[in-house]
Amino acid sequence: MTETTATPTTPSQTAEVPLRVGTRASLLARTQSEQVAALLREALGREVVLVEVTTEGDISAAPLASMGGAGVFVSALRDALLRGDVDLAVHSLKDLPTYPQEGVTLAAVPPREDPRDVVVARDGLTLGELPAGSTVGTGSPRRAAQLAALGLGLDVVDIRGNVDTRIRKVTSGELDAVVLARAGLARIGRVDEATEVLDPLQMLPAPGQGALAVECRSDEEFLADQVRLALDDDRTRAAVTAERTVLNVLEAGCSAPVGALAEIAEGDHGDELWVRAVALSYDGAVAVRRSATGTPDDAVGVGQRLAAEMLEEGADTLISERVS
Ligand SMILES: NCc1[nH]cc(CCC(=O)O)c1CC(=O)O
Repeated sequence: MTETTATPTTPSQTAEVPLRVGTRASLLARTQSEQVAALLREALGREVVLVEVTTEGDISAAPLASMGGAGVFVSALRDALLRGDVDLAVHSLKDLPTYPQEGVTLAAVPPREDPRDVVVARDGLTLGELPAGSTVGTGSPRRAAQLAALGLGLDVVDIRGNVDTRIRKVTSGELDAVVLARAGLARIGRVDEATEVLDPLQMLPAPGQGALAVECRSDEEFLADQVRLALDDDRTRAAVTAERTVLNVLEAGCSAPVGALAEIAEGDHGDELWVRAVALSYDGAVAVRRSATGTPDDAVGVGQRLAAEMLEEGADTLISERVS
């Protein structure tokens, strides 16, 4: 085993008691948390249990924006962590606000799944094959704006609910299609139901999409080290750092019509980080699209330069002009 820099000082850090991993209760959340738990059992050789934490976002069917955005999914888990009810919390990284939370450390960002969005449409159709006027469900302003920008005459319908509920709207005939994260479908073993994987040229994913975040309390340095060594992936961390920096500099949240995707390619002089981002008006009529490159260890700098160019083109005005 790799050496760690701190020593165990609290009961949660010793192998005698099970490590408690806090998770939301949805199928997707439990599945991805269980995958993290399994890797930790293997790496740490200790018992790891899941603890379900119910969040306001799971109980209420109210629009997410009225509950303070998707951050509601995150804050209940963080509260459980800070109370000491759990030792770790697993989140979908794209649901995390870009500003840090006092007392909470991002211990690990595991290797990312395919970050792209997919379509689940009736009769195996792609977006381009759906006739004008077809209904496409999404609750995401980023997806809605990019769908509108395609100019296919699709009718975007605002929906909510977990992955299962959203797919059922297509199988029941209520909607012609929905757009979802490929990673979510893959994690619950239903990726075969996607009828099209959307090219990032047409649909840039949300910053952090397809990645997980494993958090612990900031004072648990030993545990943070162990978890980082067991799970963290440098390249994924660099990519999501660049993407989230764009969001941060644009002063946008996870419900803004902003997409960003960072990819790492091997160049002649080591790894290269390539970041693309888009900010759109809510109706998709206007878009600011830019890319930037740099090195993975300058992920923050690359994200900042990219966002600065987008601001010069008026990206902040576009995403602030929601009429509702
Ligand atoms: N907004 C909810 C959410 N948060 C994370 C995922 C999927 C998994 C991921 O992106 O890591 C989803 C569902 C979706 O967007 O289809």
